[in-house]
Amino acid sequence: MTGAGESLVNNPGRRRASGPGALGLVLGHPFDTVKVRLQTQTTYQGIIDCMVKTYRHESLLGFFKGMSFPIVSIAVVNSVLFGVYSNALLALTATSHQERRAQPPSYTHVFIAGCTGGFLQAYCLAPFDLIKVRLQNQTEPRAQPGSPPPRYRGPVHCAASIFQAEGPRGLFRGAWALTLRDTPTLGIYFVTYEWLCHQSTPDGQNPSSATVLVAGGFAGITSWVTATPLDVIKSRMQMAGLEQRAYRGLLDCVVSSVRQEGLGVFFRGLTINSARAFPVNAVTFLSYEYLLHSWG
Ligand SMILES: CN(C)C(=N)NCCC[C@H](N)C(=O)O
Repeated sequence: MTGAGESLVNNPGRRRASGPGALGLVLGHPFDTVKVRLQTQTTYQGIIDCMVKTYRHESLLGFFKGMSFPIVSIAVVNSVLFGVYSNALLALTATSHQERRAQPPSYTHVFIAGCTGGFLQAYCLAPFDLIKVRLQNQTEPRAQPGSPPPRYRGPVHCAASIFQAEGPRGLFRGAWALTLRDTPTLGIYFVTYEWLCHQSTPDGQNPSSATVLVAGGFAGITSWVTATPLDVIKSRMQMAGLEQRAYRGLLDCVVSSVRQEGLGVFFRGLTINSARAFPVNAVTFLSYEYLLHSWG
């Protein structure tokens, strides 16, 4: 691993960083499962209650439900996000990544490029995210003789069942809320990251690995804090039509959630998601910077 104070570009031998993104995802998935359950089910009293009940009924494996599609799709989704962001920034500023340290882009350009990346990645992410949320919400223990089987037998069966029942549009359930969640918050994500790197790096130099990790982690937290209200709505819309009530649209979901549970509903899962967001996004940005430098 690069020494904490070393600059990323000074370490040509350490440029393979595809693994950490997936590792971060695996380590962060149990937290994500608890977050999704807190947002969509009203049976839990809080984080600890959700963890204890999940462990008791489903064992440790319960926390890892729905993880396979995110693992398969993370490379594509992150490539779209970071690829569109980099290219949008290139188009807006006409400076390459190397030139950008000497001539930093304005935060308005960073924000617009981030929003563009967020908007386009939302459509790639939507079907994978829907299947993840549906599987994470299956609280049945692993198949035991005599016990009723869960509705979905796995990610492929889940995708096929939704496709059969609702056609291709069914796979995009909640996509509108996801787009509204990701477009502005990914602008915030990249602005926070660039701002924090700029604050702790001398002009014209590349940020150290430690700076990238800390800035990436805080960018993750800041963006998720702002994304949480629409994240709750998105998850509820993705679950609508199953055990939960069906909503007439996004606004109906907002209004009925607030009526039944108060304004606090918009902050469900915030604490556990922030704890997850720091390490996951720290390694995501470290991988991104390594890739940029290795491609030169
Ligand atoms: C607020 N949002 C939507 C984001 N910051 N998204 C980008 C980071 C995604 C990362 N895999 C994660 O799960 O945190």
